[in-house]
Amino acid sequence: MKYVIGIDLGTSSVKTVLVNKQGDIVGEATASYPLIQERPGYSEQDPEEWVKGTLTCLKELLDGKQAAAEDIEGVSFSGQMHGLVLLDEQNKVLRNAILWNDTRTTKECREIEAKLGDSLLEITRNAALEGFTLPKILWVQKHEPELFAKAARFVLPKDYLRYRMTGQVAMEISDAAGTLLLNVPEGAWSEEITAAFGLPAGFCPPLVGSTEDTGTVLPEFAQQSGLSPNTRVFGGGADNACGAVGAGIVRKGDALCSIGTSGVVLTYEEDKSKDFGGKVHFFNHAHPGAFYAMGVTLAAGYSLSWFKDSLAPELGFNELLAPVGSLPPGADGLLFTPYLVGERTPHADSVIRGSFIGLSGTHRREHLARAVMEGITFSLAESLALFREAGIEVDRVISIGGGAKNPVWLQMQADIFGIPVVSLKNEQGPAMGAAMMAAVGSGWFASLKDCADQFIGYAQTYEPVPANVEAYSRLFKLYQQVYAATRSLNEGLQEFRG
Ligand SMILES: Nc1ncnc2c1ncn2[C@@H]1O[C@H](COP(=O)(O)OP(=O)(O)O)[C@@H](O)[C@H]1O
Ligand SMILES: O=C(CO)[C@@H](O)[C@H](O)COP(=O)(O)O
Repeated sequence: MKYVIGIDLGTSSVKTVLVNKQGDIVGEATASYPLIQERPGYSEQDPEEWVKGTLTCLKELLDGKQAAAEDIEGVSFSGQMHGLVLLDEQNKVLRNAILWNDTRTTKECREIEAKLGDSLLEITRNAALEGFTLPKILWVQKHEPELFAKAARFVLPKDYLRYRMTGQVAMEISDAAGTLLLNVPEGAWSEEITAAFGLPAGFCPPLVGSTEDTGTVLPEFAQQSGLSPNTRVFGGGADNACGAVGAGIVRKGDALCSIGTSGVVLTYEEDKSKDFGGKVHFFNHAHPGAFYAMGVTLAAGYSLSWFKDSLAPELGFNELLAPVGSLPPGADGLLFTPYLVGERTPHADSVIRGSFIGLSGTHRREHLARAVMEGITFSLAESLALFREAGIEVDRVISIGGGAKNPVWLQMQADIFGIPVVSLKNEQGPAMGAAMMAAVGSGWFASLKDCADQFIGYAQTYEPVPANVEAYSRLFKLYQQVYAATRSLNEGLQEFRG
């Protein structure tokens, strides 16, 4: 039997899966690593921790005896996006990686907008956000000039891991899309942008595709991990591209709704001229020549966890949510906005905070819980509305993440989105997408589409209920007014925040 390994390099941990030719997960291992938060808004990690965590997982997978090292044909990656890893001429790491959730770069974002003007959206198809890589590069250029003078190139987290495994420096394209240095429609580095910010020649490494062969495992890494030096290593993808592949979002008409700590709605897109005016992210997909548009709700599952931890820490999610299904849409006149940590889509706003609107003495904990679930789903529906406004037709939504564990929430998604919502049989998230890239790279399938047909199984379809769709369309209009109505109140409250 032959196998592939998918490695998902996340923000809090690395997860590895061992997958056979039928798409069954036969082994799994995870290892966590810390965030370094020296000042408010800072979020860094030591890249060496990623390597150590991955070695721990690989050793555990290979010690499990499900597979011999020689039977592992390929390895590939999913990675947390946008994180800046600066390398010197000898490819030594110059400082801790600055991660996607580090928000120190507001000034640099404004500088990028001022310097590039309309070209920013034309070339990168994305707005300048603190999380993206170019603002982080400019921050180091400005605040750590001596260190920056030693920087020969940069890579992203999973590309650094691949470098350590193979000795070859490269950047994979779906991840490069989140740097603000890539001409996204053309799939090539933008010379206009690198020149505008005085970045040295060769600062942006060669680009590779998701299923592209990037070499074999270095003998030293093979010895440390238990992998065979003959195993081939493939490009991999950004975590959201891998999440989409792992949920089978490889065809027009399908959208993904992922409710984890944050929430994501994304659609598969082949038309590179689709214009979202920077309101949603537009990135290159792992499938060659394809793209995806993506909206992000920062506090999706986090809003429900916050609610549970604050008001019912003794209950599990299933117990807390059990009475929610018998309440009507709108939780008897209660709305919630999930802006607990600010928002990204459709309001890129770090000042806004959440609210309950319409609280009355008759509301009980289950009303609040239902309102929280509905508010999270309305926020995700705002991203879907932006896709529809841009002319994208979405036929169905594949739902994944913690939010897909609850049937009431899945039905609510169908009723709020107004289209069928489908859950997956054996959901494994981005690690599975990474394994699929290794499977295609190893020649098991001709394309990610063919691999998805074999590896992905659907569990249940939730059809929208017309009466609920009608009620939710009226509630959604009210929900959409809450942002503007509470914006200046939140500005006033800012000075009182702890
Ligand atoms: N049984 C459940 N029912 C409904 N929601 C759940 C359940 N379990 C977890 N969740 C939600 O999913 C979130 C975690 O999802 P998960 O995909 O594990 O997140 P992440 O990988 O981003 O940490 C929680 O914050 C919670 O809101
Ligand atoms: O910033 C983005 C996408 O734009 C995030 O999706 C990061 O890529 C986070 O990854 P996790 O480790 O939280 O999955």
